[in-house]
Order: sequence, then structure tokens, then C-alpha cells
Amino acid sequence: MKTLGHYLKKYKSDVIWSTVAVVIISFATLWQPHLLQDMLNAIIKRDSSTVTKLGIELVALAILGIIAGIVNTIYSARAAQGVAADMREKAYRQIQTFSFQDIEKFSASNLVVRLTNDINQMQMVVMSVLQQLTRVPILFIGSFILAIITLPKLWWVIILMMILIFVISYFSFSKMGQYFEKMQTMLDRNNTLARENLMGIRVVKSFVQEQNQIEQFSEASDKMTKVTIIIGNLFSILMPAFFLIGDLAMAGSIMLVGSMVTSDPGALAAITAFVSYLYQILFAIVNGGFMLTGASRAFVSLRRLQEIYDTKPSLTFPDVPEEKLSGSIEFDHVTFTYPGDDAPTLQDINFSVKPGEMIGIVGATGSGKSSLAQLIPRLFDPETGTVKVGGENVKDVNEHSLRRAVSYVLQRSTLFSGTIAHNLRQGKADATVNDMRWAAHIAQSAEFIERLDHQYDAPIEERSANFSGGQKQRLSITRGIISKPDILIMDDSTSALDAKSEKLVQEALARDLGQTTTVIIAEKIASIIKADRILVLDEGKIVGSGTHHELVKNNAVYQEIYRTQKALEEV
Ligand SMILES: Nc1ncnc2c1ncn2[C@@H]1O[C@H](COP(=O)(O)OP(=O)(O)OP(=O)(O)O)[C@@H](O)[C@H]1O
Repeated sequence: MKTLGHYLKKYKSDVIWSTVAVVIISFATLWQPHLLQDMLNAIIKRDSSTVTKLGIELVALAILGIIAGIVNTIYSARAAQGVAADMREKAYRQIQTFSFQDIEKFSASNLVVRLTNDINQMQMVVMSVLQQLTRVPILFIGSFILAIITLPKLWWVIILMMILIFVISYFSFSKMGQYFEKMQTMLDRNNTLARENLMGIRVVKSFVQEQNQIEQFSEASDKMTKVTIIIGNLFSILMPAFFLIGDLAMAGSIMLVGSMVTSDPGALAAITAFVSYLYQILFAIVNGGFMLTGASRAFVSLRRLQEIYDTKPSLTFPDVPEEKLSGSIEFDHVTFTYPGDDAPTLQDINFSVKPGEMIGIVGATGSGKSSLAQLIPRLFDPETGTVKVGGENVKDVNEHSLRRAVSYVLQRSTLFSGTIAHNLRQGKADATVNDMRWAAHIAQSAEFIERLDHQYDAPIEERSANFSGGQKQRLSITRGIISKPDILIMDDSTSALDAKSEKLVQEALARDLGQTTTVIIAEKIASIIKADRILVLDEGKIVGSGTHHELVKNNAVYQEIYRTQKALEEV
């Protein structure tokens, strides 16, 4: 609640207006039965002028209640939406500071649920707090006092009804809280399954996995349905139970007062007001219960959001001035283990690269090529040893300096929905169309971009579905080189290109980005055959270093890879 208060501070005036409106509604609600009682008394006494006066007062009170209701809804909705937007943006900003490791710890779909469903819970609870928090105690205490003043003899009926409702509310609302928590976990699971299925729809279809996927999702969905049904059942028993208690209290009160009506006609008017107060007490308790259930759901959501806010990024950059780094790379006794793994993925890696050199990295699948490359732009930190870029330990440089110096093109190209220009400007914020043309000609993407209707302003759909695998890779390379980086890492990023396009990209890179240090990770030896030096990785260790001709002569691992690929080509 303290945390929620902190977010509400910014919406002070909305909170004040909605609270003032709630107070007006509550007093209008309390005053209505009293006016009705006076009016019935006036009718019994045939006092028509008082009846007219009280009738006008009743209508005025109803109009006041309606206006206050509208004001309350407008201001509480504004505050609730504002708080939700602030919380969402804060969480999103925090997630942007997360390292790969932090994102993996939460999982992407879990973070999406937190950003959507949990934030919605917070929005609903703020709305309900601003509509009920003041109303519930005023109505409860006010109706209790007024009911006793109206018919003091029946005080015990009120107490009995309250005890029964409190007992039922306590047990059912606390049970519901547990089920709501379960439902949240199940929603996470359903979202993960749906997300995985939709992202991998091509795989699902090509391996004819639809039925398996349906079964998996149905199982998770059925589990959630069971919990939702239990909650629904609890609700459906709860409401009639409350009304039964209210109706019994009303019937009992009328029977008890009935005998008095002949001797005291005013008792008829009093019982009408008394019954109204009884129902107001009942509604106050029920609404309070709902508010508490909502609050307990919101506490779960708030805790989940707080986990995001409290997560200290596992990898931070020092606050030092930005500087220009040169294109040299140095690995000095680097050993790296993925968080949670027991064995190191890279062991005692030592090598250095001069600015402008072209380095190839080869090795079997899983030998650690990508892991090694990820240490250069500092996506992970090594366990021991140092990685230097431009002669500086990457742990000691400003994030912008490192990002400006190192450009990393991944095999799985990720483009964002928008336009081609929008994506290319992620590589260079102020890129002109000429810059884009220059980069696109090197990456061999100009030939298809410039045939599109809107060329560089052509749209990219969600998950870049309107481009082929090879086109996506060429667009990614274009984005990677547009800033003319000092170091370019190409992590198997020409794998979807045909041999001719790959050769053209490499020739253009050598011609137009000659000053750039290039690290090319490749499965195919043909992709790195012209590199100044090739590093051979085997089970996380460098087992060879030299030119293609040197390695073919004297490195067993390289010879094996070369022989296998040559044999495949001949087949
Ligand atoms: N995020 C991660 N968390 C834990 N282990 C990982 C992670 N990424 C890779 N690994 C493990 O590290 C090892 C090296 O993987 P890496 O991707 O570096 O190999 P690679 O040589 O690039 O393989 P490929 O040629 O198939 O891309 C593998 O055993 C892999 O399972």
C-alpha cells in the first residue's frame, strides 16, 4: 500500500476530487432513507406540503448522488490509468537495463504477463480503492448508527446479521485469494505456450505438431478453467448467501415491528428506513470484502512488479566519459561459464587482433564460437581474464563508446516492425538515405530494397514476415555496417545467402570497410578462407591459429572440418 501511495502522489488532485465525490455519494446514500421515513410520516399525517418539499429534496439528493458518481468515476479512472501507465513505463525502462542473463531469469513471456496482466490488476485496484475505500467505512458506521437510532429495540438484529456476514466473508474471501494467486501462475504458463506456438508456427506446421500443441495448450487451459470455475462457484454461492441473510434480517425485523404499527403508525415509516440501513450495512461489508480480494490479487501483482523494479542489472557499465575506441581486440586468459552452468564454455582463451584485420572463427557446433563473440560487445562478462577493445578493458568503458565501436550481426536476424529506414537508423540514428544506399550496396540488399515501391521507406511487417531469410540477413548486415564500426562481428550472418551473394558481400566489405576489424564466425570454411587469420575452436579452447594454408597443413581439427566440407561439396 505504501508503494501504491507513492505512485498516487502524482495524481493528488484526482485523488482529492474522487474522494470528495465519494464522501458526497456516501452521505447522500445515508440521508435518503431518513428523508423517505419523514416523507412516509408526512403521508400518514396527510401533510401534503411536507410531502412535496421532501419529494423535491429526495430528487435533489438523487441528482447530487448521480453528479458525484460521475465525478468520482472520471477522477478515479484518471488516477488509475495514470498510475498504471507510470508503473508500466517504469517496468519497461527497468527491463531495458537488464542483461541477457536477467531476461533469461524471468523469461520473456513472463515479463509480458507482468507488463500487461499485472499492470491491469493494479489499475483495477486503484480504481476500486478510490471508489470504495472511503465509502465502505462511512456507509458501514453511518448505517449502523442510523439504524440503531431509527429502531433502537432491534440492535441485536443488526449485530446478528453482521456476525453472520463477517464469518462467511472471512472464509470465502480468504479462500478466493488463494485461488487468484494460482490463476496468475497458470496465466503465465498459458501465455508462454501461446507465445512459443505462435513464434514457432512454421516449425509447428512443418513438423505437423498442431495436435501436440493443441493438447499441451488445452491441458494448461483446462487447469486454469478449473480454478476459474471454483472462483465462479464461490461467487455464485456467496452472493445469494448474503442476500438470504439480508432478507431474513428484513423479514425478522418486519415481523417484530408489525405488531407495533397499529398502536404507532410511525413505526411503518421507521421500518422502511431501518431495512434500507440493514442493506447498506450488508453492501458495505460485501464491497469491503471484494475490495480486500482485489487488493490481495493486486498485492500478488505488485510483488511481481516489484521484483522487476528491484532487480539490479547483473551487468552495468561504468559512468565514465565517452571515448573513441580503436579496432583492436585482445583476449587475455579468458574463461567463461554461463550463469547456472557448472563447466566453463570457454577456457583460457588468448588472442589479439590488430585494427583492420579480418579474423575467421571456425569450430564444430557448440564449440563456443558465439559465446566468444558475445564477450566482445560485453553481452556477458568472463569469469576470469580480460577482454580488451581498443586497448581498454571492456568493463572500464562507457556503454556508448563500446556500442559505437562494436557492431554485432547475428545469424537470426531480428528486425522491428516499421520501415526499412527505421531499422537501419537503429545502427546510425542520423543516417541519411545516402548512408543507407552506401551500406545497402555493400550488404547486397540494395538490389531488392531499391526495387520496392517505397524503397527505404518500405514497411517491415511484424517479425519481418514480408522478407525472405536471405533478405532479412542482408538487411541486418546493412544495419550492422551503416555506422562504419571499428569492429564488425558477423556471427554466421551470411548463412542464408547463396555463395555468389556471400562472395559479393565479402568483397565489398574488404573494399569499402578496409579499416574495420572484421570477426567472421562461420560454419563453412569457404566463408573465411580469405581471412588474415583463422582461429580454430574445439570444446571451448583455441586449438589452432593461422591462415587457411597454414591450418590445412598443420591443424588436425581444421583438416577434419575442411575434409568433411570438401567431401560434401564433391557429393
Ligand atoms: N544462454 C546460454 N545459456 C547457457 N548455455 C548456453 C547459452 N548459449 C549457449 N550455451 C551453451 O554454450 C555452448 C557453446 O554454445 P555457442 O552458441 O557458443 O556455440 P557455437 O560454436 O556458436 O555453436 P553453433 O555453431 O551451433 O552456433 C553450447 O554447449 C551451448 O549449449
